[in-house]
Amino acid sequence: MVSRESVLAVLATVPDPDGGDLVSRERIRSLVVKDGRVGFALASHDPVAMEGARSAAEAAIRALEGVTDVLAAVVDERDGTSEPAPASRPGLLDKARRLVGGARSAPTGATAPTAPPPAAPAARPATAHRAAPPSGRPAASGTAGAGEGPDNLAGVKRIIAVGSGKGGVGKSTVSANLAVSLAALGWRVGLVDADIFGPSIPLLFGAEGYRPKGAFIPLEAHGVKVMSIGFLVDPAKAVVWRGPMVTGALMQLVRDTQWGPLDALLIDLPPGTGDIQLSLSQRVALTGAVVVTTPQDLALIDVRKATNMFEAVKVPVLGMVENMATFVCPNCGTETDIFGHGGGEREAEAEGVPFLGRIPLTRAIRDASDNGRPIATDPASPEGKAYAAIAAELVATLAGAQEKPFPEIVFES
Ligand SMILES: Nc1ncnc2c1ncn2[C@@H]1O[C@H](COP(=O)(O)OP(=O)(O)OP(=O)(O)O)[C@@H](O)[C@H]1O
Repeated sequence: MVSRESVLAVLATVPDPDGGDLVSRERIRSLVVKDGRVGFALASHDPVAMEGARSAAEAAIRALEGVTDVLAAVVDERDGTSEPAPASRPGLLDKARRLVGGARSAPTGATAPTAPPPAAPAARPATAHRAAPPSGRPAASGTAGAGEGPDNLAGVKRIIAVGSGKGGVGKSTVSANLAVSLAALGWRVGLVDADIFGPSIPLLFGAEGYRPKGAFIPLEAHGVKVMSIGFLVDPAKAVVWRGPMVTGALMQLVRDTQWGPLDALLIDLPPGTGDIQLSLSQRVALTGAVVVTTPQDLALIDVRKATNMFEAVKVPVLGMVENMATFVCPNCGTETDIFGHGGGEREAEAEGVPFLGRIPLTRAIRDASDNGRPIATDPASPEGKAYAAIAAELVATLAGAQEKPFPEIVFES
């Protein structure tokens, strides 16, 4: 059985770039040890210099008996928004005790789940332990209700990240259609395309040439307010940016866009579980995350990393969406399970997160996406109905989560 102490003991043998070791330098944040899985973040004012220590720490923990999975990431503390300075920070064990003992901060007001508007489906109890209101993690900066958040996020009720462990699973397509379907339920919805290296939201909304004038004014299309890094930066130039620069740009995109009042702001994260995803998840007060996967084993291994990452930073996973579940032949209508069957649902069950639904692999989805009109704009189509069902499930999960007390985090000792 892996314990927190054994993990900390190993981390105390990993050299810190500034001398000493990672524990004595108080680098460790959000350490979670559960069922052989270990997740933690390393705080640094120089994330690039920290990379070597991060991979050494991961390798050292992976070698520990009983460890089945490990995820370490570096969080950028240069702007001083993530945590207090080391000198004023209480010891790690005290922090862990505070987390376990339930001394959790209230969810940040404007992003906490609240009852859905009348048009939304009725609430049902949240089924999964992770689908609960956010708490217990440091108040993220730059978000409404966090004390220092910008005014233009003050009216945003929920911020939901859409992530995937692996690229190409259809995360952006799901984000776009989910946003359109939530808007069709009567919600005021915003969508941020945070995929700096491959922004696809402009294409999905038929807005590739859109350039906001002066202030960050979002594009409005299909009932959704859309802002993409692709409206502001040439992806060919952004590709050479270092991680902290990317995170800074994305934070600006979220904070400075003139959203106005929203019931939900969706953030289409870059694929994967690296530093950018982790930093964003920590620095934006997320209500929760939706994780997209395809049913094949390769994607399912990576989706586990995504749920672990969100768990490590105490962002509740609101649910999993299985994309490209079955292929429907446009000629004969025959259904084929190209990527296997039911993998997403089984994984959701194994991970203890709600399964929000599955989307088939169809030509209509691809064509609609390429034509700048997400298929969810046609709610009578089979695909539109599938997205609408997922949106309804998400709203119900959010409403149910509001009623459920936050679960205890049990650290093994
Ligand atoms: N259910 C689906 N049926 C048919 N085509 C789909 C479906 N979902 C996504 N696609 C297509 O697959 C391609 C990749 O989708 P998308 O860009 O949404 O993936 P992603 O996970 O966001 O990718 P990236 O990792 O590059 O950000 C696109 O051409 C999209 O139209």
